[in-house]
Parts: sequence; structure tokens; C-alpha cells
Amino acid sequence: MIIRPITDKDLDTLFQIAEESGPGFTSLMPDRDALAKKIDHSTASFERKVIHPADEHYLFVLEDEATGDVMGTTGIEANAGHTRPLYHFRRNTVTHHSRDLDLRRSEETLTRCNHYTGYSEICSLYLRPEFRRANAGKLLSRVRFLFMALHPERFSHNIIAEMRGVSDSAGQSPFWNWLRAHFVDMEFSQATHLVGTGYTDFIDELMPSHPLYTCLMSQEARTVLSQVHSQTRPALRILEAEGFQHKGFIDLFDAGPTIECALAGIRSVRASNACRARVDESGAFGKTGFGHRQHGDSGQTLITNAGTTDFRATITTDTFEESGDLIISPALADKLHLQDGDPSRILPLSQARPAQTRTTAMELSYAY
Ligand SMILES: NC(=[NH2+])NCCC[C@H](N)C(=O)O
Repeated sequence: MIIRPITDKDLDTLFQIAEESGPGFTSLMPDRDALAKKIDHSTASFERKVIHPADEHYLFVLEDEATGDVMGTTGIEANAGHTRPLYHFRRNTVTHHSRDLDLRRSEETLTRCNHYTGYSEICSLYLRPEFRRANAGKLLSRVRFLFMALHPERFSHNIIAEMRGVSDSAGQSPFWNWLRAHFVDMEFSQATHLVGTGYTDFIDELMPSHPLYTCLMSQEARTVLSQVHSQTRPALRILEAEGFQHKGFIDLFDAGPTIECALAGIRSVRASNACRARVDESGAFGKTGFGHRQHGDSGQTLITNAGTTDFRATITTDTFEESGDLIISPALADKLHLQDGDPSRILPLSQARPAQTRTTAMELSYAY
């Protein structure tokens, strides 16, 4: 499994993924022109010399090298809210209190806001059902944190992830159904399609701009506030383990939680290291006795090169560290586009119980 930047040739697969992933997956909408533009934008972003993050969008694919199949996607928006506003509802508490009458009551409100302007956003993580296997989800999720650690000038100091909220297989969202009944006469899928293809004017025009008291909402809508889609729960757990937290900002359409973490605080950023690749031509990799010097207690390591347009990453056991150098076989060096002496970044993966590995890879398929 190799991670690489997306190219024009991946358009058909990207279209399939956009169809498979459904209406709540707003960063990939099944619209060929929009997806072709997204690929071009990604290619230009990887090519661009960047000093401060602007409107770059990086989209990677996970490829099965043996077959050339694209197994999934993963992305980073360098500066969310830069080209068009990024809206959320903020959960607030309002207290009405009369000292004279000795009465008080606290109620929750939702207020539309643009709080997260200027954050980098991780997005578009999708692992196709037929390619669920150990480490695939991990690689798709964590590779973004290594890419950010390698190229911090391209990203904000703060990172968010918008987690998909609750909707059913027929595309009905309990939160949207309440909004729709009172404010915006439009299907959930139409609203997410508009947002996903970059049309956000209707939010200012039609969505409520005054605080909404949640006590006045339907019970169905209230219970899904800050809740994730059932298929997104494992992805949420993984990001929480990386240090991400929910601060009460929720999606305008399905009330899914947005979570945030400082880049420097992300576990995979802190636990990964810069090193130099040394290509071992001696053929020692086949021999025994190398295991004790391998990374992590599982011996598995996420390795990347330090490139942008030529970025590559994989998870392997076929490596070890020696005085700060990463010793790799010529075959692996070739796959990762690494030459002897090139900078690299490594993240030792800790031992996961086999059952856990399976669950993670499987359940990450719908991700966030
Ligand atoms: N609450 C939501 N549905 N938010 C949108 C989730 C989008 C998802 N993070 C994506 O990249 O497409």
C-alpha cells in the first residue's frame, strides 16, 4: 500500500468514491467537473511554493501497488474558510435570571458563526469497502499528520476535522428535518450538494441567523446534536486518541461535531521523527537478527519521503533505525522514491491486537 498525490488518471475512481460515500460526505460530491477541478487544484497545490497557507487543497490516494487499484482517499484543506466562509452552529448557554423573583433558567442556543476561519482541515478520508484491511485506515488517517509535520509552512498551527453527523441510509437527517420544516424548504442531499460544490450563498440567505433555542426543537433533532454517524464513530475515536477535542461547534446541516487540535499537540506529530534514509545494498534484510532493532513493539513503521509533488508513504516492517538513520532495502527505497541520504519521516506504530487492527481498518471505511 502506497500513499501518493492524486492525479488526473484517478478521476473515474474518485467519482465512484464520491457516489459510494453518500450525501453527508460533503468534500466529495459526485459531480465530474467539480471533481476534475479538485484534482487540478490538488496538483497545483502540491507544486506550489508556499510560505503561508492560502487556498491549497491536498488530496492523496492509497494505491494497492500490486494491482494499481485506488483503495481510498485522504485530504487536507490548508486554510479552511479562505475562499468561502466556513459556517457552524455554536452551542451556547443562555441564562435568564430574575433576582427579585428568585427564578432562573438556563437554556441552550445554537448560533451561526464563522469561528474556524483560517484553520487547516483534515477531510475526505474514505476507504473503499472492498479494500478494508489491516493498516489501510491507519495509513490514510495518520499520513496527513506526518505530511503536516514535514511541511509546517503549508498549514495552520491549528487543525480541525468536521465529523459526519447522523443521517440514515435513505439520506434523512433528523437535524436537517427540523431546520427544513421551519426555515429551508430543501432536501438534505440538495443542501449538502450545494455546499459540497462550493455554493454557500443560500446559507446567508436562508439559514437562521438568530440564536435558536434547542428546547424548541424536536426531540429527534436535539438528540443528534454533536453526535456522529454510526460509521464515523471509530474515526472519531482515532482522532480523539490523537488529541482532538470537540468545543461545541456543529455542522449546519446534520449537527455533526467539529473537533480541533493544535498541530504541535497531535500525537502522530509528536511521536514521529525526522531522519535520513540509508539504502542498504548488502541484502541484509533477508537475514535474521534485524528484528530487535526495528521500530515500535509491533515492528511496524509509517515511513514517508519529504517530498510534495513526489510524496510517498507506506507502513512497513521492512526497516530499522541505526544512529538516527533509517535503513531500508533498495526495493522499499524505490517504492518510496527515496535515495540514499534523503530526508524522511517515521512514525513507529505501537502493537495493536489483531482484532483491533481488523476493526479499525474496516470501520474506517466511511470515516469523516
Ligand atoms: N457534518 C458533516 N457532514 N460534515 C461534513 C463532513 C465532511 C467530511 N469531513 C468530508 O471530508 O467530506
